[in-house]
This record gives sequence, C-alpha cells and structure tokens, in this order.
Amino acid sequence: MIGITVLGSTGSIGVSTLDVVERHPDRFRVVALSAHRNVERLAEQCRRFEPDYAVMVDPAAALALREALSGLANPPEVLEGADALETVAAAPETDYVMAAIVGAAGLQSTLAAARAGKRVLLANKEALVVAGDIVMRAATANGATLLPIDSEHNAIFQCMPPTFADGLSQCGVERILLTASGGPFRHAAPESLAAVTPDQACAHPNWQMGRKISVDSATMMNKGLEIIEACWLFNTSPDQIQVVIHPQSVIHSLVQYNDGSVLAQLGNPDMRTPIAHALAWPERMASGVEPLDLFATATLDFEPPTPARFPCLDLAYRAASEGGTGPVILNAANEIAVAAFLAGRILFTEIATVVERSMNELPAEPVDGTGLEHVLAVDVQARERAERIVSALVG
Ligand SMILES: NC(=O)C1=CN([C@@H]2O[C@H](COP(=O)(O)OP(=O)(O)OC[C@H]3O[C@@H](n4cnc5c(N)ncnc54)[C@H](OP(=O)(O)O)[C@@H]3O)[C@@H](O)[C@H]2O)C=CC1
Ligand SMILES: CC(=O)[C@@H](O)[C@H](O)COP(=O)(O)O
Ligand SMILES: [Mn+2]
Repeated sequence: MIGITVLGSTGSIGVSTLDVVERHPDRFRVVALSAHRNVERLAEQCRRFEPDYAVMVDPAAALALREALSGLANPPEVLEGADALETVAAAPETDYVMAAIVGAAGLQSTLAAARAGKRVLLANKEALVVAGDIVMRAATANGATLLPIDSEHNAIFQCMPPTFADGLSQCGVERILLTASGGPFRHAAPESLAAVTPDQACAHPNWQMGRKISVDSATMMNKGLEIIEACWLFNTSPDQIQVVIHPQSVIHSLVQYNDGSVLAQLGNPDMRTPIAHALAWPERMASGVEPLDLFATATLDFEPPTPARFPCLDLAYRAASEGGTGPVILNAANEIAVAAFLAGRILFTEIATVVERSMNELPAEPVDGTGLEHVLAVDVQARERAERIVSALVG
C-alpha cells in the first residue's frame, strides 16, 4: 500500500485528490490530512479516510477538531501549527505527498517532502515561484520525484521526452506552448474591469477552483506564475514559453519539437486527470473523469494574450527576468492584493497596482547564501510593503 499525505485536503485540489484516492482502496492508504481552519470538512474527511494524523494549522480549530473526533473508535492524532505540516510531509509512513496548500504558506512543507525524498505531487505552484532553485535542488539531492499537478505543467510533462531534464534543446524541444483560458474577462473592455466584484472574478469559465487561484486566472497572474513554475520544472527560460489563449481549456498545453511535431495533451477540464496521472505514474489508472467527446467539443480556438487587459502577466515576466528575489516580491504582493480584493478593500484593477508598486519600491536582489532564510525574510518584507500600499489606496 502506498501511504499518502494530502496537504490542503479541504481545498479544491485536496478534495479532488481524495476523490481519486477513494477509487483505489487497494492501492492507497491516507497517512495524513491537513487544513488551515476548516473543522467541519477535515472532520468529515477523517471519518471517511481514517488517517494516522490530522493537522490543523490554527490552534483553536485544532481544539475543535479534537472534540469533533473524540467519539471515533480510532481517531487520528491531531497536530497543530505550521511546523506540523513539515512533520507529516516527512513522516516515514508517507510515500507520496500532495502539496495542495494555497500560496507561499505551502513552501516549507513542500520542501520538507522534497528533503525527505518523497514523491511530491506539486499543485502548490507558489512554492516554485518563490523558491524554485531551493526546491528543485532539494528534490534532486534527496532523490525525491517531483510530478506537476498544475494542469498545464502536467500536460507538458506528458508531452516531454523522458530525457528532458538534460536540456530541452538536446532532446529536440523548441518551445513550450502554455495554454491559458483567458479567464472570465477575456473580452471585457479594460475600462470595465474596475467594477468587477469578487464573485464575478471567481466565476472561472471552465474550472472549479479555490478563490485565490480563480482571481489569479482572472488577472492572468496565474499564467505569469505558471511561466515561472515551468521554467523551474522544465529547466528552461521564459523566451522558450509562448502563452496561447485557448478559451475551451481542452488542450492543457503543448510541446513543439524541431521536426515540426507539436504534441498536446487533451482532456475535459477536471483536475482529477492530472492528479490520477501523478498518483499512478508511470502507469495509468482511472480518475473518474468522463472521456473527452470531440464531437461535443466541436471547436478549439486560439488567440494571443492582450497585454492592456492583463498587466499582471507583464509584471510576472518582469519578475522572471529580474530573478533572485523578484518572484518572491511578485508573489507576496499578489497574495496580499488578492486577499484585499476578495475582502472588498481594493478594486480588481488595483491588484496590478499593488504588485507593481511593491516591485518598484523593493528592488529584486540575488538570493544570498542563507537561501531559504533570505527568501522568507523578503517574503515578510514584501507583504508588509504591499499591506502599506493597500492601506494607502483604501485611504
Ligand atoms: N484548484 C485547482 O484546480 C488548481 C489549483 N492549483 C494550485 O493548487 C494550490 C491549491 O489550490 P486550491 O485547492 O484551489 O485552493 P483552496 O483555496 O481551495 O484550498 C487551499 C487549501 O490550503 C489550506 N490552507 C490555506 N491557507 C493555509 C495556510 N496558511 N496554512 C496551511 N494550509 C492552508 C486550506 O485550508 P482551509 O480549508 O482550512 O482554509 C485548503 O485546504 C494552489 O497553489 C493553486 O495555485 C493549481 C492548479 C489547479
Ligand atoms: C486548472 C489549472 O491548472 C489552473 O491553473 C488553470 O490553468 C486556470 O486557468 P487559466 O488558464 O484561466 O489560468
Ligand atoms: Mn494551471
């Protein structure tokens, strides 16, 4: 039996992961589940999957979880605090870790899994955005297997030759075509975007996702984060990645080779496909996803992105070219700005303003010899700076 820890089990990816795992009781055993503070959902998951451990980051929620599970014959050990995420990510009973916490809050547990040599199923793209070098090196040094869950990156992985880690040009890869849906405002007039509400921004046309990534898709910051994520995963640079708007989200990305071949991965937009792929790799197993009906799909459209509507995409390119702490500042400012937008404090269009001002006020620098310590310090500094910029905008 393969032992699996699901970090962020109460979120969109966490729930889809457990749906796939439940279809294969002969193959997987749940070792640990985790949440930030959603007691009701984590309690229900504990009753269903009987993990050894349940981590609740918030101590008050951990107390409530212990009470909720006290009647169980075989309750999990309930751990609390962010450090416990690292404990369960590295636990000896665990073989696979699904890293599905949202934001840079998922970095240290993802790193702990990589350092412990686990199979890391990486949904938490922000970990690679802020500390790609550190995470990739930790995986290599400790024999961890890092498999992308993000739909585009999983698609690219499926279309890559097995030797891609040696260098893309050496195996005939010319470029990566990274698809983007364009989100809910693909054709909106730029001047209409200031009036967008959080619920409108979270109404993604094709995917059911958590609110933070949904807003990122609407600003296309998600695609910017994904460019940086792809650079780390596939050992390449942004100029080898072309963003293609594909509104149906049926093609999940493509790889172009030097002989004129372009390989694509297609499927219905349902995250259980990449999750099942990474759980079973290098084999295949059922995911519960309906087969793609090409006749019902009928048309596949493609467009270039429109920069005026999506300034966040350009900010991500800028952070990628700055390197060092540039992506750390980009990500931290974006997390603060998105939270402020979702809380009704700033306008949708001010998300880009907060990120740009944060980047202007905090110049990027190379990550110093302390590595993770430096990254975490800049993350804190950038959050404080972005909060100040939000407060000034609120007035
Ligand atoms: N959803 C999707 O389809 C896709 C998601 N991704 C990536 O996967 C990750 C998860 O996304 P998604 O599932 O949509 O997010 P959700 O918001 O739905 O879920 C987030 C999960 O993380 C937990 N969490 C939130 N904050 C913290 C914290 N500070 N410390 C520890 N745990 C925390 C939440 O717990 P609680 O419920 O208690 O708040 C929840 O379990 C993101 O990085 C996203 O970019 C990538 C591709 C597709
Ligand atoms: C499902 C997934 O992988 C998301 O990251 C998706 O890419 C969001 O859609 P956008 O292409 O609109 O950002
Ligand atoms: Mn994606």
